Amino acid sequence: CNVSGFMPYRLYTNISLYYDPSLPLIHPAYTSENWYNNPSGYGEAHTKNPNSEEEYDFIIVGSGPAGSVIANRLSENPNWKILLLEVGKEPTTLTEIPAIAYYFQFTDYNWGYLMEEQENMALGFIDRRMHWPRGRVLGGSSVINWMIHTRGNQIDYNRWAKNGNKGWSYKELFRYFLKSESFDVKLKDSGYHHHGGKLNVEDVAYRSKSADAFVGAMQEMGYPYVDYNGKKQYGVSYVHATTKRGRRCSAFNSFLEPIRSRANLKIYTSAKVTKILIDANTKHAWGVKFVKDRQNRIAKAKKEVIISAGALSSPQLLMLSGIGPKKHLEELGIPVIQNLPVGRKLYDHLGFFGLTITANDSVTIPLETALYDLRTIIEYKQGKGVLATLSGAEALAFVRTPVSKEAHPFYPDIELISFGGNPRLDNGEVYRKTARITDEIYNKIWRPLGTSKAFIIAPILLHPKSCGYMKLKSKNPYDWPRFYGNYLTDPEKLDLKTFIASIRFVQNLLGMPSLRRYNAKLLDTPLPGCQHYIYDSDNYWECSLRHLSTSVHHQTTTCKMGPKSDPEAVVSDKLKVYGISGLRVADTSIIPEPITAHTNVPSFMIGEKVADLIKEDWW
Ligand SMILES: Cc1cc2nc3c(=O)[nH]c(=O)nc-3n(C[C@H](O)[C@H](O)[C@H](O)COP(=O)(O)OP(=O)(O)OC[C@H]3O[C@@H](n4cnc5c(N)ncnc54)[C@H](O)[C@@H]3O)c2cc1C
Repeated sequence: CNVSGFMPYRLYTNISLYYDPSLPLIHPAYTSENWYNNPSGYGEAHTKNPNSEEEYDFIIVGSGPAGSVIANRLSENPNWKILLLEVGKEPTTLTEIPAIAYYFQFTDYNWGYLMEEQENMALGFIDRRMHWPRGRVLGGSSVINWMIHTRGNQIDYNRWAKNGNKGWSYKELFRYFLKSESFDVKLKDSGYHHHGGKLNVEDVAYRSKSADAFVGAMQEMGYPYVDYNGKKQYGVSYVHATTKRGRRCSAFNSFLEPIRSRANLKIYTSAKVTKILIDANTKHAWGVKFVKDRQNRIAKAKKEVIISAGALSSPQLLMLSGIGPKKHLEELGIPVIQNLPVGRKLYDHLGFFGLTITANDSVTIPLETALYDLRTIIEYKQGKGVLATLSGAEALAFVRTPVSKEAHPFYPDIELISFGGNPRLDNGEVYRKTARITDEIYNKIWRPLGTSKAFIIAPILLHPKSCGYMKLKSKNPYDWPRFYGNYLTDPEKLDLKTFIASIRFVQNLLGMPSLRRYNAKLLDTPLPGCQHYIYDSDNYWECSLRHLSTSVHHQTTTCKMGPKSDPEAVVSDKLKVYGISGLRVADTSIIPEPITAHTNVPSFMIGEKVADLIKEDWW
């Protein structure tokens, strides 16, 4: 990717001044739906020239990993005219600094969505609403994410194929994972990687003592050190980072910036698509309606419209355009063009951030001091130092708890992430606010801790049985959709049991020499709201999970891929929307079931795959 060469000090210092309201990026009211509905540059649109229309071969909506790859690959053909529409703006080079990724959740690079309140969940968060950030910037969520690079487990993709999605087995997708990547991680399985793709993957130059202790302890427990993007995923590793010389590689600087001079590619930023234009008689998608510079505009597609607006916006756009559950659309007064279960299923990975480990030494990432230390900028320029850390995520392990009912003995149901800090790390300024942790809990649990002697091991539930859904609030494209996570609601309580088993796993891990060396202990301050349970009982942990688990932002399945016989399917294995010609959806919304991966790389892969499917049809 094209990472920037030099970062002016002036820009850097802006970050430490992020409360300054004069900075263009920072919006203190970032979680206000009203603000997002009427940010500057949008609002009421006028149709100045209703006849002004543009025509392209392909129109792509959304520039996340999938949309950017598609724009790049399709515009390789100089005879095709491509339009890429993105509602967000171009990112600043500050977004390339891995350690401050969290800060951009407080800017207009984030949609700022909140999940609807769920009974008995998110009890430790402000207004009991979970934050569901999504990128709203050229490059999508890859510009604000944590940069953890994971392909997923081969079993995930083989299952997609087994369930009727032809061409989606791991063996068939392997070349697409390879195509994007340029793998620079030192320990790697030979034959599983490629060097020379657009997306760089490397080790993180800085590691805290807590990460070393976690990796050591996992190995002492019998888990192998693995290349989790290679042959075997099961085991432990330091994170592989989607960075180059310590700077973020996003969809923007990997796939768009290098090709923006292509004459056949038009990129509109600050352009919000409000409707897919579909002929109600022929059911053919012939273009899109969008708002740019406060003007309603229309773009026509001679060949196809491709929706890559992400797992929360692609379904919204389909429903606004008359593709969705008939009853729901009729209730909102949207003329139904195709009755499909859009948004009916929504899977997500839930992470538990309530396992704080205290140590007798300084073991964390010294982020608080680093942010104000000029030396760290010099190090950053050299591609090393604290600013290269992935917002605290340093090492991970894929494990299987005894609760798992999976046939394969090495198919993980839990990922453990070692975070080299705790919400107090940056003096409680930003980290804790991304999760919306209440003052009561922060003051009781984390404020009394120093910044350097407590870190977190967070279990992530990889294959939730519970699933949520989403629907529209109204037919106004500027209204937030309504998101329902429905976490931990499966009738057999397998999700809860798996989480509790993972907590027991971490407790055993703390007995291993590498962690014992630091006298590592689980912080046992009773969580406000759970004091009435016996500390460390299963009931206590269930209560904690209901307070402090939160989304790790891997929403999927809202436009599910599946064969025609699958009543939940919205798109075919060619990613074509059932019943509509000239229309595909390509992003994480098509992922049919939860995967053993963070979803950034799978989204790049989906982009690569669909670009080839489109070329097969039209080249
Ligand atoms: C805070 C955070 C941390 C994460 N950390 C990781 C990680 O470490 N590793 C990992 O693998 N994954 C991570 N993820 C998930 C990963 O980034 C996403 O799954 C991935 O980016 C999804 O890609 P996408 O192509 O589906 O869409 P997105 O990245 O969501 O992009 C969709 C784009 O479409 C645009 N758009 C939406 N609606 C419209 C419209 N109407 N008109 C025009 N444009 C529109 C959006 O503004 C956005 O830019 C994280 C996500 C978040 C939010």
